[in-house]
Amino acid sequence: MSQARPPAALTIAGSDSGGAAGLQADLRTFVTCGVHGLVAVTAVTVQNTLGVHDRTDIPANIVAAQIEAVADDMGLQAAKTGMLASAEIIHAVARACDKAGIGRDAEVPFVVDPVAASMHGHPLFDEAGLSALREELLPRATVVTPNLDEVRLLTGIDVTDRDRMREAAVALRDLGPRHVLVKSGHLVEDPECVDVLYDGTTFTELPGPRFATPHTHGAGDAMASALTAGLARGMEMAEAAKFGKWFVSNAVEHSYPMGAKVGPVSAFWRLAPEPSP
Ligand SMILES: Nc1ncnc2c1ncn2[C@@H]1O[C@H](COP(=O)(O)OP(=O)(O)OP(=O)(O)O)[C@@H](O)[C@H]1O
Ligand SMILES: Cc1ncc(COP(=O)(O)O)c(N)n1
Repeated sequence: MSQARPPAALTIAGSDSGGAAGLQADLRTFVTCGVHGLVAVTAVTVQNTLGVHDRTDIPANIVAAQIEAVADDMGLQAAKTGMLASAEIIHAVARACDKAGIGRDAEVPFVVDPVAASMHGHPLFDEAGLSALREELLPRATVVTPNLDEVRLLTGIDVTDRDRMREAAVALRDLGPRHVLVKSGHLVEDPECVDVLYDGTTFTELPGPRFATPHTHGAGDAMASALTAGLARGMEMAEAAKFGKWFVSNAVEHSYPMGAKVGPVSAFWRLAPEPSP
């Protein structure tokens, strides 16, 4: 017996062989949030809890073709980016998204997670990629979701407290996105973990506890993909951002050790009890 069609969301992202971040985190988050996941793979990384050891990028025309193929045939209600690997891939993604009706002022909302480096500090694109991100993707974004390192790269602002987060959100919005969500994970001196959403008029705080765990690999992807799932399900931006924060807070609380260094955040907390045969 066939079921009703679930909402669908597209991730345009790289593969993490460790399964903590990248498209693996996005697909896991989508399914646990009731959304069918579509994928345009941008790169394959050789990655574990120690870092990114090697990678190969997918040809830009194949990245664009994946976006067009799923948009044409299957339809989607939201899209997000993760690792985009190079300026050439960013140009191709921008063009493909325009064709597919994905973007700031288009039918399908576009969540741009400006992933610049892995949490181990390994760059996931270069200087040309940063300019392309700033010039081509931020003006197309319904929301951009930087961490504090990405805020510094994009605006030059060194965020040291919550007031500076608001200042950074204003500077980022001047680069063109409709909404800005500044993530607070790196503000380690703050006893809470309060992300900030800005729509050009109003700042909305997304409060949450700061959990004392070293295992936060994939937290950024989990936040942005839960927000994307919320949008795909028809939520307004502030509601989707709160949903994303709630999802990632639980994911960090239930994170687990695996490998020699930083373990993954969890999506297991959201799965139903094991089904009986
Ligand atoms: N220790 C923590 N406790 C609770 N929430 C956290 C913690 N660390 C990060 N978060 C939340 O996780 C999300 C990601 O935040 P962060 O600023 O670390 O982004 P990121 O650097 O892109 O993530 P990562 O590199 O870990 O994948 C945010 O919503 C943030 O509030
Ligand atoms: C393929 C891929 N995409 C994104 C990240 C960023 O995630 P994190 O900041 O948790 O390392 C990553 N490490 N690998």
